[in-house]
Amino acid sequence: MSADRRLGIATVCLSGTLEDKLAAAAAAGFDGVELFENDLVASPWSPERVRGACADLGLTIDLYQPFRDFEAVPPDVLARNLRRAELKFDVMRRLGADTVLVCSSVSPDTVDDDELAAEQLHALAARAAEHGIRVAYEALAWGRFVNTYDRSWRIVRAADHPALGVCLDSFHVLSRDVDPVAIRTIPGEKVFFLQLADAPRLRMDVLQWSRHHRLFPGQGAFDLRGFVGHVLATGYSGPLSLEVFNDVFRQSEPRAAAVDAMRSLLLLQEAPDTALPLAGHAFTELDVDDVTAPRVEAALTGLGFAPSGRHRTKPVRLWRQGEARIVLNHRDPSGGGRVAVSAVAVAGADPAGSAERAEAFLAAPVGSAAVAAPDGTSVIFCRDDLGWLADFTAEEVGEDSGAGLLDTDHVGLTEPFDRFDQAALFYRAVLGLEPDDVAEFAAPFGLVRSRPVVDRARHVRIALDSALVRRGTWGPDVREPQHVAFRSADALASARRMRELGAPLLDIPANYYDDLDARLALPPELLADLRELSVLYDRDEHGEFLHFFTEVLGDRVFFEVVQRVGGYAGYGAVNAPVTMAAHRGRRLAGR
Ligand SMILES: O=C(O)c1ccc(O)c(O)c1
Ligand SMILES: [Mg+2]
Repeated sequence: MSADRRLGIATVCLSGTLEDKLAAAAAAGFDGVELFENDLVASPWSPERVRGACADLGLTIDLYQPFRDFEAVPPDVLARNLRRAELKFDVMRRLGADTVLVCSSVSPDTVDDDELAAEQLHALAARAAEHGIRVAYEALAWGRFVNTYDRSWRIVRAADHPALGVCLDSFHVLSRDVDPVAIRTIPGEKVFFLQLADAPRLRMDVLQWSRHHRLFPGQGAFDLRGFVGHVLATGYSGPLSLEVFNDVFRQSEPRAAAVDAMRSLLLLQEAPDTALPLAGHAFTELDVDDVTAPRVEAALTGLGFAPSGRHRTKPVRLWRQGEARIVLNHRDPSGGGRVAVSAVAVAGADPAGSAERAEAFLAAPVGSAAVAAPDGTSVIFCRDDLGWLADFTAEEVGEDSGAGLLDTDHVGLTEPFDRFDQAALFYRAVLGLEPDDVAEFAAPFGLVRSRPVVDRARHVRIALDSALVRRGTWGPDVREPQHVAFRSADALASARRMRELGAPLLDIPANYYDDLDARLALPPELLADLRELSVLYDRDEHGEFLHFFTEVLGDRVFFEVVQRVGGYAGYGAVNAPVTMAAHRGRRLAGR
């Protein structure tokens, strides 16, 4: 894809007044906007003033939209519709906009007659042409009769007017079971506009799906890359423009949302698999304070970690077991009982290159080779040769306590509910991680959605969780939990040893094991061991998963130990409600 292609965004994607939306679009580097009519109607600015503001911001108005319910109607309705169109053409002249979007009709006045639709759209295009305006006809997926792109194209072809073309919207095409490959048969000069939106796969009414659940490309389940490939193969040379109706984005701070939007288009234009390979988790950094540090250190000791170095310039200590590393940062000694994951450090062959890529994807730099994730966590890029250890003075490490941890399996982060989709896109763009399937489960304090992101080699995994709706505040004493999961080759042996070492492990209720027995009929000895050691279990078609947890340290962080047997690729989401309930009232360092 060409890097100099114009990028646009529909004002409907962003929150605020028209003024807020235009400022946010410009600040994020967009070249143009689709002006959504409602935004203009509600604006105190005249069309001339909007035109001037856009020009000042370096934005063009690439599309005026939408014009609805025009075609295939009786003569008296047509006359009214043409009058309506003339008045809009005048507004467009004042705006300096030269393309109008006409959605396929949903009106009860419309009849099922493509010939009539073509004839009336021809008439509309002829009027538009007199004003130097082009008409882009878009098949809404819920259009009364015209609801597929191929049908809209047949009508446009039959209408045969140079000022009439199609608007292709990825949502309307990909939400329907019509093969998008025939887009390639449309001549590029007849594709007047391209609107892009992703969406999760949902089984629901398509209008509701479109109006509430669209996402920026890369956040959902659609093959946007393939879709854009088809459209560009026609020779289409107009902008890539986002049109995302989304309940959350509608109320999100528009400047941050516009940056996410831009990131999605940058990622879409990038060739696949260009992220630099990652070797694994280098370390995870936790912020601790005077209250929590002793408790976290005691927990790490119980898990078999040993202190192995102090940072030469910062109040930071490194704890290690095998290739599993935790860095405790005492930056705020009087934190008030706080523990939080402050940084996820990944190892790779070219940290500077990774940081450069992250910044190209609009991630805010933090220091030299680190960027800030949307939730404020730092992502640090380290060399995989452990050269960064030179920043630490070595501490005498005692004998290995035999708890069996190998390395870090994943880091679990809970995102604020209105930042969840952005977080997945961030890690996708910045680290080249790919989202796994979404899991949803009913946790004690609300529905939780879980979407891990992982690199192709499965060296770096980040498990993103979020409440499905704004998190309730009545009960939970574990807020927005975060965890670090370490890998063991033998979870039962690790659990046994860690109990001897005094690790603050989480007890799992007997009911869980009764149910496990009923569901999976595990060998009795295995079930007895799991029960005795409070180890949870899951399996899928690839393998098995054994895992157990510490209690919560501070008000949100806990540790997990996992054993993956065979190719088990998940995170034991089925067990999450049980652990979440067990964590209730089980904090070690209360506030
Ligand atoms: O939901 C709608 O009405 C609507 C309007 C304009 C569009 O381009 C679209 O895709 C949907
Ligand atoms: Mg559209």
